[in-house]
Amino acid sequence: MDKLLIKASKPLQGSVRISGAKNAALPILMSSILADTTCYFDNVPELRDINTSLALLAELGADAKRVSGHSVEIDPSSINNCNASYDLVKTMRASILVLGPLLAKYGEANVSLPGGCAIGARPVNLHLQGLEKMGAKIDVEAGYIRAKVDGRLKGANIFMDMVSVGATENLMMAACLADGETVLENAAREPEIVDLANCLNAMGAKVKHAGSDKIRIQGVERLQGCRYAVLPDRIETGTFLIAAAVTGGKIRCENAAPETLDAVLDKLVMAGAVITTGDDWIELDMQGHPLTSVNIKTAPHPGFPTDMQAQFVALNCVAQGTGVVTENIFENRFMHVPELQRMGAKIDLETNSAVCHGVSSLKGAQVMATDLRASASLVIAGLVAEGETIVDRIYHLDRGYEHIETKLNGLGANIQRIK
Ligand SMILES: CC(=O)N[C@H]1[C@@H](OP(=O)(O)OP(=O)(O)OC[C@H]2O[C@@H](n3ccc(=O)[nH]c3=O)[C@H](O)[C@@H]2O)O[C@H](CO)[C@@H](O)[C@@H]1O
Ligand SMILES: C=C(OP(=O)(O)O)C(=O)O
Repeated sequence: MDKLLIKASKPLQGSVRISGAKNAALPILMSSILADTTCYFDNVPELRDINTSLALLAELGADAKRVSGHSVEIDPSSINNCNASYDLVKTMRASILVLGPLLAKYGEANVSLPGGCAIGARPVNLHLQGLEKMGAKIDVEAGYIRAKVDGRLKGANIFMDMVSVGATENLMMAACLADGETVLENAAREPEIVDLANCLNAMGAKVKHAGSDKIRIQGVERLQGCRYAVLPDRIETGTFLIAAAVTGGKIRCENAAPETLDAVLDKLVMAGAVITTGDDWIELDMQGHPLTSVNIKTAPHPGFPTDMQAQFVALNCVAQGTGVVTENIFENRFMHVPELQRMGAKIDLETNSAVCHGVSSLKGAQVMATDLRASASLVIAGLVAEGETIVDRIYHLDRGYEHIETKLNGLGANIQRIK
């Protein structure tokens, strides 16, 4: 199993190209199921989750392939199977996003339940209740969601009693081919939802007000393939900015989307960074500025993203003062804390808050990656720890960060992938 060997880094310097967003690319790939003809997607990151999605679409019968580095071509016209098997679904929760499109286009879907995972139980009740409201009959048996509808799904008014990114995406995709209008209330407002809506509209869908908490979708009979480029990854961007901040460096993220990162950039400024932005770039300068702890409370967009929580815990570990990080989205998303403690971090866990007391230095250690963003926080800590840090189980990182060690080394880090 691959590991990362990280040596203490000098201040990061230079520029790094941000990849397409994993969390936008995944639903966008799944949306191709709805189209009659070939979809061409650009700025698709090279990630394990993207390969899993292509394998899943191929299992359904689509002709799904990467045609060059960041471009993917999916011809859905050969789909002849509506079963998403446990073997693929268990490796990637976003597989649940085939449910809405398969049901809307083919009238049936059998999708393995994704199960619990490291960061929390992550139930799918909102996805199922919304589809039932649109006329689907759903049974959950033997670990599979078995969904059917006679004819087309029917447009419906759906109020989701929690804000869910995945449920909003699944229901928005299903509603595109439903008969009549669907209104999604208390919808998630993440930039990735807007990106998916833009892609669906490029296929001929009629989705309005994505990015607000009330999305209106007028169903159409057919959708066609399109060409669409995925939004830049705001979480990858934020992760690199923090890596530069903790090393006291100065970096520029190119091909970024600053407008998607307001909450994160505000916290970086509070931590002492000088941030400058342009249309598609963000520069962070931490040279000569002391790093100060920040308080964080995660919340649905436009609040502070849970996917940046672990990285800010790492920042607080080496900042001046005490910062309290409160996780409000997932019930078990502090698995990085014991690993950071092994590196000398002073953190007290109090229910859903991590109280981080900054220390002047961390010590390199052998640590275990437990989930995607927890892994990123260990890499950040490794950059500033004395000596060597070995991060084990980095398959989590490869799920969501494209060539992370190559990109960080391009900024002056010293990271090796070892067996
Ligand atoms: C591929 C992708 O885009 N993943 C992102 C997506 O995950 P995902 O879409 O799975 O996360 P959700 O927004 O659905 O989850 C938010 C909260 O709602 C709960 N919930 C969700 C659905 C449901 O039917 N019932 C229910 O109770 C979840 O357990 C969680 O506590 O949004 C999360 C929250 O921003 C991010 O951390 C993930 O990176
Ligand atoms: C939790 C994440 O992803 P997923 O929903 O794919 O598990 C993440 O991107 O941080």
